[in-house]
Amino acid sequence: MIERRIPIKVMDAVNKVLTFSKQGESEIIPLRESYSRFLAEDLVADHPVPPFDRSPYDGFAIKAESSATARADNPIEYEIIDEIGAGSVSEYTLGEFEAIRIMTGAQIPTGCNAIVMLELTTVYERNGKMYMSIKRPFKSGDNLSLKGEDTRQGEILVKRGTYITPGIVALLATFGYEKVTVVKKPTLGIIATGSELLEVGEELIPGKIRNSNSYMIEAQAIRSGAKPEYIGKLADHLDECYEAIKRSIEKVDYLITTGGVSVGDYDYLPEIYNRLGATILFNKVAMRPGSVTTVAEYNGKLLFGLSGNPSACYVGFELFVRPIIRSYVHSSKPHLQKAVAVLGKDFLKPNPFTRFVRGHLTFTDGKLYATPVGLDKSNVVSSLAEANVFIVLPGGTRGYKEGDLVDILLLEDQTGSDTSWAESFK
Ligand SMILES: Nc1nc2c(c(=O)[nH]1)N[C@H]1C(S)=C(S)[C@@H](COP(=O)(O)OP(=O)(O)OC[C@H]3O[C@@H](n4cnc5c(N)ncnc54)[C@H](O)[C@@H]3O)O[C@H]1N2
Ligand code: MOO
Ligand SMILES: [Mg+2]
Repeated sequence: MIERRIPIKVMDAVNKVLTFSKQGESEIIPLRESYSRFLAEDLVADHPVPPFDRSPYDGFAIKAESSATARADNPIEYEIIDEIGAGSVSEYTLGEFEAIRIMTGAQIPTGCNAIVMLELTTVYERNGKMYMSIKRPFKSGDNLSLKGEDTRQGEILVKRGTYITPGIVALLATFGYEKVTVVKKPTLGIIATGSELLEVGEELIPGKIRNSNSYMIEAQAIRSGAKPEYIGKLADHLDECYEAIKRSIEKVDYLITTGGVSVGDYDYLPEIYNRLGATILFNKVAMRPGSVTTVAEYNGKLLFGLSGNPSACYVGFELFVRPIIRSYVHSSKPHLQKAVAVLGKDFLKPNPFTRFVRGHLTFTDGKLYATPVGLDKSNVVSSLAEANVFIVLPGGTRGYKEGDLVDILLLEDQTGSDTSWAESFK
């Protein structure tokens, strides 16, 4: 008899998976490799930035007080006593009516309290000495880039669990982090099941298709912050699949399979979970595509049984695998970022289940538009190429019209969100 599965709500399914969140250990890597990893320690400013008062312009360092009476008809003259570029420090102490020629980034000399831009000065020579004059007064503090104005010593600049952007790489370099403590990537084993599957390099023959899911999952794993390990593709053979899954789960942090989770004669995953004695968290979710997505727990590890249908597999990964990976790398924002967009095209199918329509996001006149792409069918692969958002259409609704406001989940966003988007789809 065919097993009857009870669908659970998407939010409940996401929450069930997240109850198994665990946090990975840290590792130390070279700064150059830190981009796109997650910080395992707070990034603290161990010195002020800039570390000394410096000139923000190419110009002259002066004592502002001496310029008080400078006017167009009363230029004030300064003797140029030294010249410094960035990286050099003047040994002189500025006196009244003395100036030091200084370049952007150079430490300001002792006695200086204002910088005059080169463009506002006239420079000349008299009796073998160099002078400059100015025709307007300056105040103490004019044009100074003060020590600590960028960051103060002891400040937490970036919290642990933050995704390392190019800007954070710059901060790490600023504070001398040749090595960076990041969270180890979780290993994600991937097995594709299906007797119809050919490898990518193989010629098509009747009844067979190329395995695309495992490659897609590898890329999704990388995007989410995990380290994919392709274990291989297996024919629909119960014992072989069982052995491979049992063996593989020991070697990875999470195991993903695609295919074989539905009710077909050769859909062996349900029987494999049973043989393993794994606890099924759910095996049917009130969503489309990906309703057959199954998640099971075995010896403290999660097995994600994603659908064989490419679109369903893709959705299953983003909704259930991505947040667990983000939690593992200590992200305080493990959830997909939700936004509201204008629907770019009619979507008239009524929705008994919450639907995750693959969409393409564009920005026109400052507004977000999300347009469904390709055929909205679970077994379609071509729509995935353009998809950069899911358009979330709640269950129990009629169709949607172009121009309606819809919720979207951003797939290319790396920051994430600290609140679960699923909370709004109770
Ligand atoms: N009687 C029923 N039939 C089906 C049901 C149902 O409730 N009752 N659910 C349908 C839904 S919804 C989905 S989704 C699929 C899920 O199927 P499986 O997860 O069991 O996956 P398979 O049967 O192995 O394959 C489905 C489909 O996907 C292709 N596939 C599989 N692996 C790959 C791969 N690595 N790369 C590319 N394509 C792959 C496979 O050839 C099949 O066409 O079940 C429905 N049926
Ligand atoms: O799980 Mo199936 O993908 O709902 O379409
Ligand atoms: Mg099947």
